[in-house]
Amino acid sequence: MPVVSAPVDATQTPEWAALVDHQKEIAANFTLKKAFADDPDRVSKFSHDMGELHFDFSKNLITEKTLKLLLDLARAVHVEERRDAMLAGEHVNTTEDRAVLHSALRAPKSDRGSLMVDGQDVVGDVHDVLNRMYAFADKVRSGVWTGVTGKKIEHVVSIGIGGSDLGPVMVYEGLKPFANAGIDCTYVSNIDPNDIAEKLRPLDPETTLMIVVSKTFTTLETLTNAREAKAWMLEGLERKGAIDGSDASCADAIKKHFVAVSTALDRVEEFGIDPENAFGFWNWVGGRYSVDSAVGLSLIVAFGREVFEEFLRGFHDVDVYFKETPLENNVPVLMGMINVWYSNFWRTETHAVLPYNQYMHRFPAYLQQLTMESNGKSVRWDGSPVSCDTGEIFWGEPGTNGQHSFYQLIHQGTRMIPADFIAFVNTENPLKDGDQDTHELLLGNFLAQTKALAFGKTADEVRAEGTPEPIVPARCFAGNKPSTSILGTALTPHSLGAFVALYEYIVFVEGTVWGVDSFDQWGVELGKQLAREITVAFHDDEALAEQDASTQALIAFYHEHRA
Ligand SMILES: O=P(O)(O)OC[C@H]1O[C@H](O)[C@H](O)[C@@H](O)[C@@H]1O
Repeated sequence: MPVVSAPVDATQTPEWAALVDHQKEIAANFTLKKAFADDPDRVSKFSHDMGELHFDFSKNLITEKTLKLLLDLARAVHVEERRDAMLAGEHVNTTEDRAVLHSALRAPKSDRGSLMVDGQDVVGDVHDVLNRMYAFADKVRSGVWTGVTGKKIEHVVSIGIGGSDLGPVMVYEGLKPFANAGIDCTYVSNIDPNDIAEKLRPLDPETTLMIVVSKTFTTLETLTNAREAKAWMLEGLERKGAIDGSDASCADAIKKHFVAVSTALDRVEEFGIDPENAFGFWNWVGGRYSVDSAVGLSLIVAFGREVFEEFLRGFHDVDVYFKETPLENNVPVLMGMINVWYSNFWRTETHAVLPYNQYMHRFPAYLQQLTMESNGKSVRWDGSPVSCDTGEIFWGEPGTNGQHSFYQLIHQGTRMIPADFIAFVNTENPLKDGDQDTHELLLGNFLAQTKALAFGKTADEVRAEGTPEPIVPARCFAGNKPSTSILGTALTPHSLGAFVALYEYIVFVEGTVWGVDSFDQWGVELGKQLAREITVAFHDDEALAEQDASTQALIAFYHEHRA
C-alpha cells in the first residue's frame, strides 16, 4: 500500500473554526469600498508577481487576517508535506496506487537521473520520448515525412477525448499566432458522428496525418473515431488511386498517415499502428495533467520544438516557484486557499474564469476538466466521507463576450460568484480604430468590470444621473463582488504553460484541504458501464427488459421515429 499519511479532517481543526468566526466578522463589517478607503496600501499588500504574471487579490473579500487564517489552515492540513510527497514520487494517488509526477514532464534534461520512482529514471524517460517527438515533428514539418503519395502533410487530426483532447485543443487555439509550418490541426473528440464528419469533410487524405491520443487506448469514443478515420483515409486514398486496396497497400498507408500517443503501446499495435510511430507516456501522468506529455504531439507538429520547449519552461518555472516560495507569497497556494475561503466559508458554488483574450477561448473548458474531475469527490483519499463541500463549478467565456450575456447575474444576481479575470498587456494583433488602440478598449472593459463588481453604484449615484425614482433600485449595483485580476505581459508559450501549472497547483491545494484524491476519476465509470449495457438494449429485448421504465420509454420513442 502507498506510504501516504491519512488526510486531516480540516473541518475539525481549530484553524477551520477560526475561519468560521472570521467569516462572520467579515460578512458583517467588511466592504471593499471601505477597505480601499481605509488602507492606501491595500493594493500593494495583496499584489504578487509570479514570473511574467501579475496578480492583484485586493478586490477579494479578504483582510491580512483572512490570509493568515487561511495559511494556518493550509499548514494544518499539511499542504507543504503533501506537495513534497507528490514531487518526490510518493503514491499520493491512493485509489489508483500511483505516483503523480506531471511536474517531471517539464523538468529540464539536466535533471536526468535525479528522480528514480518505482525503479524508473522518470526525467530520463521523459526526455527520451520528447526527443523522439521532436525528431518526428521535424520530419513532418520539413516535408521529409510525407503521406503515402509523397505529398507534404498539411493537416493534423488529433483524435482523443477528455484529457487527451481538451489540453491540446486549448493550447492549439491559445498559441495560434505561433503556428509556423503551414500545418493546421483539427481535434475530434465526440462519439457523435457529426463531429468527425464535419471535421474530416474539408480535408484531403493525401495531406492529412491522424494522431490517435488515448492514455488507455480503450476509450470508446476515441477508438470509434479512430476506426472511422481509418476507413475515411483508406477509402479516400483508394478513390484517388493512391492505394490499390490490398492489405499491403492499406498497411503502408496507415503507417504513413497514423501515429498514436498512449501508455498502452500493445493496444496501439493491435489497432494497426506501427509501434515505431507510437509515443508513450506513463501511468503517473493523469489524463487531465497530460498536455505537456506526448499528448501534446499535435502542438509540436504545428508549432515546432522551440515553442513547445518554451511552453514546458513556463510550467517548470511555476513548479520551482510552487515548491520554493513561502506560503505567504505563493500565488497558487494563495489562490487555492482563497477559493477554499469562498467555497467553504461563504458557500459559493461556482467560480468564473474570464480570459480577456480570444485565443484563450477554450481555457475555461480545459479548466472544467482539470478542476471538476480532480476535486468533485465525496470521499477522502482514505475512503472516509468528506465533511464539507468539495469542488467548485468552474465555468467561463472570454470577455468581452460574456459581458453581453451572463455578467448581469454576476453584477446584480443573488449569488456570489468569485471570478478570475485574465488579460495581457500586449496583444498579438495591435489594431487601431481611428486613433484609439483597440487593445485598450479591451483592457478598459477588463478594468471596468472588476471595478463595477467591487465598488458597485449606490442609489444616490443612480439618482444623480437623473434616473426616475421607480427604477432607481433596478439600476443599483451592490458591489462587494469578489474578483482576482491577473495580468500577463503577453500570451506566449511560456505564459500559457505557467497558467496551466498555476491552476494545476490551485487544484492540488484545494484538494489537500478537502482531503480528496485529486488524481483519480472514478465518477466517470458508472456512465461508461451503463452505456455499454444500454447500447445493447437498442436491439436486444432481454437487455431492454432489464432497463428502467424511463430508459425503455425513451428507446421506444427512438425506434418509433428513427428514419
Ligand atoms: O486518454 P484516454 O484513456 O482515452 O481517456 C480519456 C478521458 O476519459 C476518461 O473517461 C476520463 O474521464 C478522463 O480523465 C480521460 O482523460
